[in-house]
Amino acid sequence: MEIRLTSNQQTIKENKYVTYSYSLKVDIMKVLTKLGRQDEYAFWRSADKKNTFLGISPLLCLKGQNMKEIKNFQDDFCRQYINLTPNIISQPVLLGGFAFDYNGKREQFWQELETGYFILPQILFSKNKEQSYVTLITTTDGDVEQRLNILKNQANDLIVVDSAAEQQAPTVTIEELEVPKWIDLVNESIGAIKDNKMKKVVLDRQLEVCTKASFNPVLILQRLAKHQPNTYQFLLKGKTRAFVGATPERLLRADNETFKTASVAGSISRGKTPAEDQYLGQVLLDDHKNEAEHQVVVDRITAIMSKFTNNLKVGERQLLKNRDIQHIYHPFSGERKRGVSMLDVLQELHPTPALGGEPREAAMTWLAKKSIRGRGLYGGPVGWLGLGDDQGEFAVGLRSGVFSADKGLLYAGCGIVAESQAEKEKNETRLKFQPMLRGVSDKWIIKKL
Ligand SMILES: C=C(O[C@H]1C=CC=C(C(=O)O)[C@@H]1O)C(=O)O
Repeated sequence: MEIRLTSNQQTIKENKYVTYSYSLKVDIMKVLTKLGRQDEYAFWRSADKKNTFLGISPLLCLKGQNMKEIKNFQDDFCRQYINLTPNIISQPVLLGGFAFDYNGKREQFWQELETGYFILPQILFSKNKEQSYVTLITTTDGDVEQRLNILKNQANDLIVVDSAAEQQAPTVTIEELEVPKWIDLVNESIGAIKDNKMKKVVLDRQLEVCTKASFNPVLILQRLAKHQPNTYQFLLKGKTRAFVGATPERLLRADNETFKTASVAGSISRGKTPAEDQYLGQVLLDDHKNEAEHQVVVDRITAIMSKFTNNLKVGERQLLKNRDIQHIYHPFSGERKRGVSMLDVLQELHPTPALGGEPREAAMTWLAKKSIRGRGLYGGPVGWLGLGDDQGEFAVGLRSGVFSADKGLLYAGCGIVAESQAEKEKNETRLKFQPMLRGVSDKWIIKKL
């Protein structure tokens, strides 16, 4: 059925953007497989599967923008749009990720994604637990009705399911980069912590994956979704680079009444049997070094969330388990104080000491100066931001990597505290590469480990 607008033309033209949404049965993962190699788009799904988004055909790509700039965009959009749907059923959103540190070390390989990447999609597929929707977003100049109908047809073409042949993952060469240098940095950081320059710093390292065939980011995402079902899954696809990951860590969820966050820090592998798994979980919970590493995160999050919420509830200390790793974890939830925006809170929360360190400034300065490579979007907030209501959710962009057609850089980090030992931290980061490695392929040629 064609879209027929009933609103007065004058009212439409008083705004800058229009949105139009309708419900539609759609398998968002299948739509992804129809998108081209050059296309720019963004996919994001929450760990509880309550929200899935796929935004395509960007009306705008916002690159290199910090939280203040994205907040300004959100405010401007909110003031200048009109919803033409008879009943509002789904709001427009921005999808994307912030850079880990806008003043941090640079890493060229990230290209167009390096300093933050958000899209305002013209076609937004969204799904909550029950239903899926399409939201069309366009500008108010020219023939709005015609443009909305073109977008609707484009969306309809994409939802037609055809039985594409199952894709094979390519054979991949892997190499851990600059390990001796990184070990030196761990030792130097332990020294700085013992000298009271800081309490904790999270160091990251990289593993390079290369293929003679080509990487398909959608296939990587599908494999991650299969192997890491209880994680936030995301794919930000620029023209030449794709940022893909499956992270266990919520940074901030905002609905109209509540803010929710989590502390996730302290890690150990999963056991091969239920008994071994339980044993390892207990070892983690009882371990002094991991406890110290985690408590720093809890203290900071408690201090920040107390400022922005009433009745802050800190859930019980528990284990968060995924296929390869288990972590110490606390959920946090509080009532939103009036007048506090989602990005106000995000600005203070990021990076928590699970990704930056403590004190924040000292750790960030250390990382900017000493890191072997820049992080790009790794460790930054990745998610969606409502442009109608100030709602949204951001996860921490870890267990992730950035890919060109034939090369990928996977990232893994670990919290360094006074009791850390470099060799153990190397092994912990090796474990944290595992989820992405499973996503990339199962056919490996190991160059250097
Ligand atoms: C920095 C990473 O993990 C963080 C999240 C959970 C546990 C962590 C840890 O035990 O060190 C890290 O703080 C990563 O996976 O790249």
